[in-house]
Amino acid sequence: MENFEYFNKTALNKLLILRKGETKFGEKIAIPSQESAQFADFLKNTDAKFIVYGIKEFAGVKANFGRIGQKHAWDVFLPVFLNIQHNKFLKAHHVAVIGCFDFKVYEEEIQQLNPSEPGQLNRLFEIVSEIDKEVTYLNTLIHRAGKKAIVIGGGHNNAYGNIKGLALAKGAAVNVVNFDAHTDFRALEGRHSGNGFSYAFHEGFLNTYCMFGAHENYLNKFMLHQFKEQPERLKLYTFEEVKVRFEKDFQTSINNIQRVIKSKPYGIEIDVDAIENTPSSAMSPSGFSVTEARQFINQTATSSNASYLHLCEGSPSFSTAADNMLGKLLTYLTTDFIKAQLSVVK
Ligand SMILES: N=CN[C@@H](CCC(=O)O)C(=O)O
Repeated sequence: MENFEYFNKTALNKLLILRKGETKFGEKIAIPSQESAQFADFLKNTDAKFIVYGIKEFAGVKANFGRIGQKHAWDVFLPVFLNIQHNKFLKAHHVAVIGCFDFKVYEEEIQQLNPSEPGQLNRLFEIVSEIDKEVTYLNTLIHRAGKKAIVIGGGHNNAYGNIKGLALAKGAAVNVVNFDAHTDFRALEGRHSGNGFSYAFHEGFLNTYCMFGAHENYLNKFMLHQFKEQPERLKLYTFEEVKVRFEKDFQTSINNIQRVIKSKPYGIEIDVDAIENTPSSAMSPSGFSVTEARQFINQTATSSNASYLHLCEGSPSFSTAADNMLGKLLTYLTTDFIKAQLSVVK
């Protein structure tokens, strides 16, 4: 965890905006008291069930020929999240904010690397694999401690570390539902943001993968072949089937997915590019509404086997709106997950 920055009281106080007569979420959350040495103890001892952390990196998107931003989702999420109300609908003592990975050590190098040059692309793949190791390790710690992870940001390459970390902690392959405009089930050609799920699947960490909302315009032959060949373990609901042609009902599809995934520990992956006009590398004018995304999380998170939420690919750099619009979106999705979970886990 050499690239992890632990959250602390000083950083918290800088972000909290206090109001007389109100209690802000940040006033009641748990934070690690010390640096890394005591971190495993913190996880073991904290009463908080939900461990929130960020990932600041653009390597995976760049290695996938995507547009990279300058600003990270974590930095716009945190000030909003800490300043929501602590109230009867959600009590902050359920939550610990532990900090974020900041892979700035690679930042300059990533800026220089050209993915169109094979040697330089390989270096990007290597950097993504290094990031994978650290993300996997932290997720393993969180799940071994019996906690739920809420992971904000980074490219969708980090799904791999989320899945592997959960699978290693549980000692078995896990399930995933991915709410996304893209399957991220590209070929095993070196690690990047477009193949986190295919790597996890082929390496045996991912048992059943439910893909919800993929845009048909972006499904390549390799992906379609994989989904066709293994229909028991790879399930595809396209955006057009559900929202354009009404061949599949939104609610029934979610129920069917929930039935399939909940037999094992599972993760909920949300790529914000599936939400219409949301600032992200592959943002799109077509997609689900914010409310549909919230409903999706609310419904897929109502099982004790729901083990993590990952909100990825968001970057305020691609927005003309105020930064805190993305921060608010990520905060709503996070609190929806926690509330749904609290209805089924204690
Ligand atoms: N995580 C995103 N993956 C998409 C990116 C698409 C794009 O950049 O346009 C994919 O590989 O298809």
